[in-house]
This record gives sequence, C-alpha cells and structure tokens, in this order.
Amino acid sequence: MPSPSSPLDWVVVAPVKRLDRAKTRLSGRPAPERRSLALAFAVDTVRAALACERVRSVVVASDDAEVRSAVSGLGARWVPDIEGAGLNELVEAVAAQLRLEQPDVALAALVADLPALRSDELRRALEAGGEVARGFVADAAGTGTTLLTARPGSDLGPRFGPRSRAAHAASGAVALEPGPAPGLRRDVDTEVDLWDAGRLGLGPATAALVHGD
Ligand SMILES: Nc1nc2c(ncn2[C@@H]2O[C@H](COP(=O)(O)OP(=O)(O)OP(=O)(O)O)[C@@H](O)[C@H]2O)c(=O)[nH]1
Ligand SMILES: C=C(OP(=O)(O)O)C(=O)O
Repeated sequence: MPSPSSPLDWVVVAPVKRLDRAKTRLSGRPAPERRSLALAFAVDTVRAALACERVRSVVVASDDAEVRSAVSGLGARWVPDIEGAGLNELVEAVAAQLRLEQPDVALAALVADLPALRSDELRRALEAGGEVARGFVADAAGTGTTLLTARPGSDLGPRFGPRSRAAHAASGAVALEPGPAPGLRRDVDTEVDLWDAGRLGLGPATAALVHGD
C-alpha cells in the first residue's frame, strides 16, 4: 500500500461509443467525417491519459474494432461494451472488474471526447482526486462531467448524462479544483466546442483532421 502522503496510481476507464453512432451533435458534417472526428477525439484523449505520470493504465470500453485497434496501438487495454447497457452501467461494470483484478487501485472514468486534454491537467485532477473518496471535474459548460474519481475503497458511482455535474454532487462526490484545466473540461459535442478546443490546442490526431497538420 502507498503511504498516505505518496500519490496514488490510477487506472483510467475511457468509454468510447461505436463510431457509427458517435458525435451525433456534429450533425452538419457527413457521417464519415463525424466518424473520423470521434475516433480522433478518443485517440487524443487516450494518448494524453497514457502520458500522464499518475496513470498506471488506460482501459477503453468499446465495441468498435477501429477504436480498439487504434487505442491498442497507443498502449491502452480494451474491454467490450455491454449489449443493452447504458454508459453508467458499463462504467460501473468495468470498474467492478478492475477492482476484482486490482483491489487497491484508484479508479477514474474519463470521457473520451477531450481532444485538447493535456497530461498535466489530468495529473493535477487525479492528485486532487486522491484527497477525497469520490470526486469529479465539471465540463466547460458547467452542467456535465468529464472526469469521475474514486480512491481505493470507494466506488465510482457514475451518473454521467444530462446534468451529471449536479447528479455527481448530489451523490456525494466532491467537485475537484485542479487549477486551470481548460482541456480537461473541454468535451466536444458541437461545432462551437470543436472551435474552442482548437483555440486551446488540439491533440495530433484531431489537429490532422481539422488543420491538415
Ligand atoms: N462504450 C460506450 N461509450 C459511450 C456510450 N455512451 C457514451 N459513450 C462515451 O461516453 C463519452 C461521453 O458521451 P457523449 O458526450 O454523449 O458522446 P457521444 O454519444 O458520442 O455524442 P452525442 O451523439 O452528441 O451524444 C464519449 O466518450 C462516448 O463515446 C456507450 O453506450 N458505450
Ligand atoms: C456524458 C456526459 O457528456 P455529454 O453531456 O457531453 O453527453 C456528461 O456530461 O455526463
């Protein structure tokens, strides 16, 4: 067991929808473009999480073969989606399995549509998460959640979805204050979100699509 003062190592669960069903709010774009963007968002999110010094491993929950192949290439592990389950049931089930495998692990659930995520933002958020039983980071809009944390001994208790910030707070999770973390909070659902992520600085996969880098 780590001593109380040593920072925890985290396992990050990142759910990724099947690409043909993802990012429906980017509806002004043809389906192949939406698909490529959804994949690029996930790749940039997972790459930044894997580069975070507090992250022991990243587990991507997805039924999409292209997603699985891309994130495996980065060094993440993947597990299948659960047929008919919603996002919260899926995260809960993957977290329970991880706790069986590694009982002392600290767990985090990270949405995989954060193309401007920086590893140092995630590190500060996870360090703040290590101070409380359950914590969350609100999204840029202030209504949703991008990161949910649970120290060893606590369950994630995910309540992602509409108004998840309020739902996580009402469930007893603490709002984490990791300092400036605009990329961690900038989930991309709409064209305006994508523009804002571009202003912050896109990860390489998304930048290649948006700017042709
Ligand atoms: N594996 C899996 N991931 C999911 C599921 N629902 C949502 N996600 C992921 O959870 C994160 C947050 O979801 P949303 O922001 O709603 O993303 P989205 O569903 O692609 O976008 P919209 O179609 O605009 O709602 C993204 O990384 C999604 O890929 C699900 O049922 N299974
Ligand atoms: C799932 C969530 O994301 P979004 O609101 O972007 O769908 C959430 O904020 O809980």
